Amino acid sequence: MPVEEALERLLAMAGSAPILERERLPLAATQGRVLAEALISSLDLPPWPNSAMDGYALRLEDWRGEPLPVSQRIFAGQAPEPLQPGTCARIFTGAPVPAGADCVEMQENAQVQDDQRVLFSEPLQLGQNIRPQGQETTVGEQVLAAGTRLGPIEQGLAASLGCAELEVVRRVRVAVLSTGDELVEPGQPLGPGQIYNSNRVVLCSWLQRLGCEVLDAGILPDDLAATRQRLAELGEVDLILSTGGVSVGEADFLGIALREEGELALWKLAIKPGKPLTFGHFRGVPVIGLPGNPASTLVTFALLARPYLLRRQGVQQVQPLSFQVPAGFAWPQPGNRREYLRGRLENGQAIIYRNQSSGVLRSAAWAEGLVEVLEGRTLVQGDRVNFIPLSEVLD
Ligand SMILES: Nc1nc2c(c(=O)[nH]1)N[C@H]1C(S)=C(S)[C@@H](COP(=O)(O)OP(=O)(O)OC[C@H]3O[C@@H](n4cnc5c(N)ncnc54)[C@H](O)[C@@H]3O)O[C@H]1N2
Ligand code: MOO
Ligand SMILES: [Mg+2]
Repeated sequence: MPVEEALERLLAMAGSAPILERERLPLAATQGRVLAEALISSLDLPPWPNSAMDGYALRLEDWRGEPLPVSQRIFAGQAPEPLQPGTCARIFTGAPVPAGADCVEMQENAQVQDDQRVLFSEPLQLGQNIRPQGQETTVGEQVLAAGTRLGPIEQGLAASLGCAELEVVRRVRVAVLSTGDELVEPGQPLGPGQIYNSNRVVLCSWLQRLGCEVLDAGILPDDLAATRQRLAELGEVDLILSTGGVSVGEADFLGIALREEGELALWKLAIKPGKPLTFGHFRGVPVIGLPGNPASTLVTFALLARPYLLRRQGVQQVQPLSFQVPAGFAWPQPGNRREYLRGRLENGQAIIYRNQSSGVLRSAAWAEGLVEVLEGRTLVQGDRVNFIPLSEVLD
């Protein structure tokens, strides 16, 4: 199955799942969460015209080349009197422009005379240095759509509108399972044939960054009965996310368990690394089985599981941004799977890590992004390739 089709199916699966409940959270706790309802402005922003400069507010008509007396001083946080005709007001950045004034001149272009009257040296224009009421937003306007993911900028916008709390989609509950008899947790001694479990922490950290509630279900032995039992025991979760045990080996049981007690929607994807990516349902609970090789886990999580989780929360734009760059390497052998090479940008060209084995996680630690090589493609140096920055998929 081509990558696009698998993604479409996963997104359809996410879109047809029951809508997640919403919860109301203090603004500061909404980082990485998704808005459950549109954010509508209850204010004009700014609420009143204010000065963009430290200087003098005046009515343009009153300026005839004769110095003007200063009738009031207005600081940010004060409520000014209407401007007396024939005068100017001393004003500071962010202070409300008094009624009757229609321009502000910055103090660098003003001379205060001995009698404290002010002379302006440059031509003045109507509205200059005034930030009009409602220039950013007006009452009733939609500022953020439902389904927007909240980060520092969106939180700041909500704060500027006075929102102390926001209505967000509840966290997606994800059970993380690491399958493999060879796995040992870091901190334990390593026996013969054993390796440390790295996928567990990769997924748990990543899911947390994505705003998910993580149920770490530990290591699952390579055994069909144990697999069935553990999947059945996971309780109320929105997604079971596992690594390993999805290929064709005699110790790969996840696909079998799904076939027997649910439904297997995909198995064998035209992606490298990540071919045995599996998804389906186990007794009605969605399951995404990522391949166990650490770079395969990473690539399939970034490109398929992450979009699924975002769409599950109602996010429309789930695809990472990417851009075209010239390849700084050659690719003489066309592949029958779409490859995602761990690469970097150097002098405006994409270069790739020396070892692209799907078992080498270090390739991704070295990399700044994934370099996409389409199936059936060969490349000569200088051909354009798509580059997906890792920063686009890590949050
Ligand atoms: N005859 C075939 N063999 C394999 C095929 C195939 O098409 N025909 N596909 C290969 C590809 S491609 C991949 S990818 C792997 C995926 O296999 P599984 O998802 O079943 O994963 P495992 O066999 O359980 O493990 C693969 C590899 O990754 C290591 N691993 C697993 N979990 C972890 C973990 N949590 N932390 C660190 N490393 C982990 C595991 O020890 C294996 O080395 O199948 C190929 N085989
Ligand atoms: O898809 Mo596998 O990750 O190529 O080794
Ligand atoms: Mg296997």
